[in-house]
Amino acid sequence: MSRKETLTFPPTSIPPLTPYLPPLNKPKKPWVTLTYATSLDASLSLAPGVRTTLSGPHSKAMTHYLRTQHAAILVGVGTAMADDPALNSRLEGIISLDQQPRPIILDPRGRWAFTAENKVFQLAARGEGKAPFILVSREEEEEEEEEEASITTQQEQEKILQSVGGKYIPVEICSETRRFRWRDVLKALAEEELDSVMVEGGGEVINSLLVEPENQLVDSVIVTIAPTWLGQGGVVVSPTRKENAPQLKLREVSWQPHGEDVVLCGKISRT
Ligand SMILES: NC(=O)c1ccc[n+]([C@@H]2O[C@H](COP(=O)([O-])OP(=O)(O)OC[C@H]3O[C@@H](n4cnc5c(N)ncnc54)[C@H](O)[C@@H]3O)[C@@H](O)[C@H]2O)c1
Ligand SMILES: Nc1nc(=O)c(N)c(NC[C@H](O)[C@H](O)[C@H](O)COP(=O)(O)O)[nH]1
Repeated sequence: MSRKETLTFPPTSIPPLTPYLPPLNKPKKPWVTLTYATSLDASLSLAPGVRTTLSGPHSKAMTHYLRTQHAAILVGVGTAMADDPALNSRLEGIISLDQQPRPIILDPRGRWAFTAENKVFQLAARGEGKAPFILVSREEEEEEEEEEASITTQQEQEKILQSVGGKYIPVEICSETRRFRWRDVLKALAEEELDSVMVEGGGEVINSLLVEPENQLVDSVIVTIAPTWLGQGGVVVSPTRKENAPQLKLREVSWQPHGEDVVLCGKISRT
């Protein structure tokens, strides 16, 4: 990635997106925008762990505009490991770090073997993005203390994290699902004064957020649909449907063409 690469997003494309973005008067709960790029067969990538470009240049620029409109950008550790994402905005005209979102990575079991070479740390060190906050399981932290090798790795990683201004944030794990409850994730963000978050993926993150009742925490959905099929074996967006749960639908829907892609915006229907 060249340091000078920037993306241009035409100002005329901004007004149609505004109703789906965090309002100026922020609600108490952090605003949640769920946003991702999908193929025609609902895949996010060719296979787990495989970085797959779906967005064309126009919708990519839109994503980078969205990144400037949120206090935080959240991905799961599967995405962190597969994509080595930068999680900053490379939109043209960004002049200050304040315009960058805070990267949040869900890594309950501390699987991400990151080093200072990972993009997000390189960018944070150069002041081109904020340092990540990594949400880890409270319980797992205690278990790991028993293993000396993992203590060393964890300490080295904590040093890397802290050297750029990042940190680990312990969050309680739900004993039933072995995941964080999304309301606890949002509480942790609110405690960091992050009042809006765009959730970018991957599959497990999106599917766990779209199940009932977690999906009630989602304020808007912005999906880029790329004109391609990825075929079977991909990472698919298809949340588990709970018995008697209402059909999950969008309301206030708008379809916006961005180059060869179409961007679908909506809000989760509550009826
Ligand atoms: N097209 C897109 O917009 C897009 C976006 C992001 C990722 N991707 C792709 O998706 C793939 C990764 O998806 P994936 O499903 O394998 O991984 P993921 O990014 O969803 O990460 C999964 C991991 O995150 C953690 N996690 C997820 N939900 C959690 C929750 N509610 N509570 C606690 N921890 C949670 C768990 O450790 C889990 O194993 C990659 O191939 C990546 O390239 C595509
Ligand atoms: N909008 C979008 N279009 C895509 O085609 C694609 N593959 C992603 N994937 C989202 C995921 O969060 C990736 O990890 C980041 O897109 C990595 O990109 P950065 O290095 O952070 O710019 N997102």
